[in-house]
Amino acid sequence: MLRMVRLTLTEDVEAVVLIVRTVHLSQRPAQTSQCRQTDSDFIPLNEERLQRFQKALGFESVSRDSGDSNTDEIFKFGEFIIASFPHIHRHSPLVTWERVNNLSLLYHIQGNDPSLKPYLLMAHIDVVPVTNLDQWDAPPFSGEVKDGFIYGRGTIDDKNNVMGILEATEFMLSSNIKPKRSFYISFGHDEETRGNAGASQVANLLRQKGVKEVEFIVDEGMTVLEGIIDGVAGPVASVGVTEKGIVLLNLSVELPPGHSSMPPRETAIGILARAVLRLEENPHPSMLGAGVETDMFESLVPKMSYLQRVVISNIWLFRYPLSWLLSRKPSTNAVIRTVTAVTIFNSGVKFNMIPPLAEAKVNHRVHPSQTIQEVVDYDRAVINDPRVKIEVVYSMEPHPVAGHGESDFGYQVLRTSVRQIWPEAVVVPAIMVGNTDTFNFLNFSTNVYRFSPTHMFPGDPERFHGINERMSVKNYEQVINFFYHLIRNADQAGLSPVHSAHPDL
Ligand SMILES: CCCCCCCC/C=C\CCCCCCCC(=O)N[C@@H](Cc1c[nH]c2ccccc12)C(=O)O
Ligand SMILES: [Zn+2]
Ligand SMILES: [Zn+2]
Repeated sequence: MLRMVRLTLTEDVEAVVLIVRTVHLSQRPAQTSQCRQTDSDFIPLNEERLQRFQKALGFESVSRDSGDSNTDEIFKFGEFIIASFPHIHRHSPLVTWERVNNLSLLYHIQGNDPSLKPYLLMAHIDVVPVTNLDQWDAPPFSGEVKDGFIYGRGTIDDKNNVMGILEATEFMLSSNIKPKRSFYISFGHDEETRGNAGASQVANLLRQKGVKEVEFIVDEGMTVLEGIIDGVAGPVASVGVTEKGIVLLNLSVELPPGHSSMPPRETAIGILARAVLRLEENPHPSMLGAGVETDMFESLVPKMSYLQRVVISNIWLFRYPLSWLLSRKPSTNAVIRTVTAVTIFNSGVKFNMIPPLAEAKVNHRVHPSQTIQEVVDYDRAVINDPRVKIEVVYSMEPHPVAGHGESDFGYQVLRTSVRQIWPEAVVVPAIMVGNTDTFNFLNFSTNVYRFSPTHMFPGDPERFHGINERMSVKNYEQVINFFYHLIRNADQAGLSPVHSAHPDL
């Protein structure tokens, strides 16, 4: 089959690269052959690389809570990384690396053009705990391959990105390819518990080293979505150009205890349960039409039917029906509003005692068009009961919006790299619905992107922190090659969009 792929940092129609290849795709389904031109352009997922990923998945590098993690396993995973990538850790004079706070890792890869500002790639080596073990199709720390999928905690969050970045860098160094632009790699060890001992310490160390600014940052984030946005066919690479804020609330009701044989009309449990129900029944308003999600839907227009185009081009008119449609799925609902999750509910001392205290934790992810204060005020009004005390336990405002236009170099590097792996994909700016380690690095760059090259289909978003976390073997090969292309594409000088793609691509 003759395949032609045209790619550019500017517009598809003005493509710079023309790759003409004869490939029998039917015989080579597991390869990202679209982007392959010469041996140095493509990293095949051979047995050795696959086994390395499987071994990485074997470490139970679990973070449960701040200060409560499997530090032994996290350390051993670090040792495994150091032993497995010899060019990065021993042979190459271009690399300096160090452990940070014993468990995190920081790398600097020296480029040969000091006039180019370095960039930063991030990922994390810890994982969340496993639940519902009996419902997994393969053991969660086995890395077992079943029906073309690699199973395990960390396959999509976030050992895929850790190992993909390392494989790409190792390949580049072992092939004697020297980058022009320097880059840093940061692997935090406690992202799942907010990154205070890991990424935050890496950021401090970088500051101590005199690093003030990087060109752009890429961390885990939104993904390549297929069949997930209703009515949009084909892959959509959603790049988180901003990140939701977060506010954790403690709701509490205190009432005098007593004997259960003479109960008051209302108990602390009943009052708190009603408050929580009111929050669930009165979601925060849809912010559709106010921010990045509008840019996202407008960028999807090329993938839409005529009718959909009419709707998306007039979001101001169709805001309500569109919001209703998007609210039906948790994944799309998360993009258009501040969401509310009641995650902990505690009360009761003894079966025949009226409880003196009921407490609930509410976890809001705050839409970038709202502030923490607005969210708390809204909750107070909805609960409308002075007996329910509302305390802010932790909060972080939504992140600033990174540039996502034609002249935003980091975004265009990402866009080009995505299109080299998924030529049919549309790349759209999006809101990162979960939180990442990037808040520690916001002072280093305004160009912060949250993107994971994970190809997701309906049912896959639930695998994040869920049951049967997995990635197809083919997708893992795409992950490695995505990072490899990104590193090569970032070697184009300057910020102007008028650059040709890397000559080898
Ligand atoms: C129309 C578009 C549809 C969108 C569909 C979305 C599909 C799913 C794609 C991506 C989802 C990404 C969500 C995963 C979040 C990964 C990061 C994570 O798990 N973070 C944790 C822990 C955390 C990290 N930093 C902080 C800071 C403060 C609190 C918690 C954390 C988390 O978010 O809880
Ligand atoms: Zn993660
Ligand atoms: Zn996570």
